[in-house]
Order: sequence, then structure tokens, then C-alpha cells
Amino acid sequence: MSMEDYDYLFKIVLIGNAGVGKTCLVRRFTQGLFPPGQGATIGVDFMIKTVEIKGEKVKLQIWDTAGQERFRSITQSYYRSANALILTYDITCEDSFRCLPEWLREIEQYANNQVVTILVGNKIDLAEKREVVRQRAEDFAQSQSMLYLETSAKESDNVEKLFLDLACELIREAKQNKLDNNDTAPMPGEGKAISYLSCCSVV
Ligand SMILES: Nc1nc2c(ncn2[C@@H]2O[C@H](COP(=O)(O)OP(=O)(O)OP(=O)(O)O)[C@@H](O)[C@H]2O)c(=O)[nH]1
Repeated sequence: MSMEDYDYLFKIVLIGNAGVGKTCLVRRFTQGLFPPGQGATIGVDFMIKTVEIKGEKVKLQIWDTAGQERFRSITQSYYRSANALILTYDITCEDSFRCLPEWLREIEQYANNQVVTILVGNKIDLAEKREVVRQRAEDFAQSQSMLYLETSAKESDNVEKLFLDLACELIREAKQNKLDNNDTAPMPGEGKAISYLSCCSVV
């Protein structure tokens, strides 16, 4: 097998409060399981999954960060090279939603300004315990130019869609940037406006 057995390589980083289900989302997607008694992530974890989208091989490097405050200085260093961020909260935990502006400030401070960010409301299998209504989250996501999706790592709801939609959006952007680079090379010192976040769905 060649060293570069893929057409695209993207780095995706999951962030959000402790206990919202970041590790479970990653495990569900990469290993197809819902781990019992998942312990808190220490620092940062790393997994790889290669998917095929419209005949192209896309290698996803998925970094699962610890939500706990005490790991913040470690996890921040992983933002900069991320192509996409999955900002996760728990729909049954108002507090995890209320912390989102704080996470957005982190993103603004540490991430690349072209990063694609998707807001994810996890644990929709616990509908009877919901504390954050969908419309409120959708409105918030829209006001911050983020995509929005609700998932259940436990029931495997929308988990595949989350990562595939992101991959699709990243491919779209990569192709767009390549076109822009070929067709309209910016003058030296001239900034290049990059537009993204038009929603993309693979299914
Ligand atoms: N019902 C339900 N529980 C979930 C779901 N996803 C995660 N959980 C539970 O929520 C708890 C925390 O899940 P984790 O995946 O460890 O959360 P995390 O965001 O990675 O937490 P940190 O590593 O501390 O940042 C665990 O007890 C999981 O079993 C879900 O979709 N539904």
C-alpha cells in the first residue's frame, strides 16, 4: 500500500464541555460501538477513519479533546491545524449549552480562521430529559454561521451523517480553494476572502 492511499486528509477536532459525549461520538463513528462506562478523556485522543465519498478516499484524523477545564492549555494547541471543529453540547444539559459562547471565544483565539465549525446537540435518545429546545440551538448556530446537527452516540442517530457531511463540506472547500488559487492568484499582500459554510449533504 502506498504511503498516501487517499485523495484528501482532513483533521477534525471535537470540543465542548466534559460529559457531553465527544468520546462516544468518535467511538461510534470509528468503531461502531457505544462504550460502556466511558471514563473522562485525559488530554487528547486520536483516531483515524478513511471513508469514500463520491469515489474519492478521504482520510479523517479525528482528535477527541478533554472537556475538563484543567486540560484546556493542552487541548488549545490542537485547534490551530484543525480543518473542522465539532463543537458539542448535551441537549439534556442547559449548562453545556450556556458554555458555548465561551467555546466560541476559544475557537476565535486559537483556531485557523478558515476552520469549518459544526454545532452538535448530542444525546437525543434522552428526549424526555431535553433542556435545550431545538429551535434555540438552531437559531444560535445560525447566528454564529455554524452548521447544526442533533445526534445520539448511543442510538447511532446522525453520527455517520455528522462526519460524512463534514468531509463533504471540506472537500467542497478544498476544491474551491484550488480553483481560486489557479484562477485568481491574489496580488502580493492582498488578502483572499474565503467563503464557506454553505450546507452540504451526502445522503
Ligand atoms: N443517553 C446517552 N448517553 C450518552 C450519549 N453519548 C454519551 N453518553 C454518556 O455520557 C457520558 C459522557 O460521555 P463521553 O463520551 O465520555 O463524554 P466526553 O464529552 O468525551 O467527556 P470528556 O472526555 O470528559 O470531555 C457517558 O456516561 C456516556 O455513556 C448519548 O448519545 N446518549
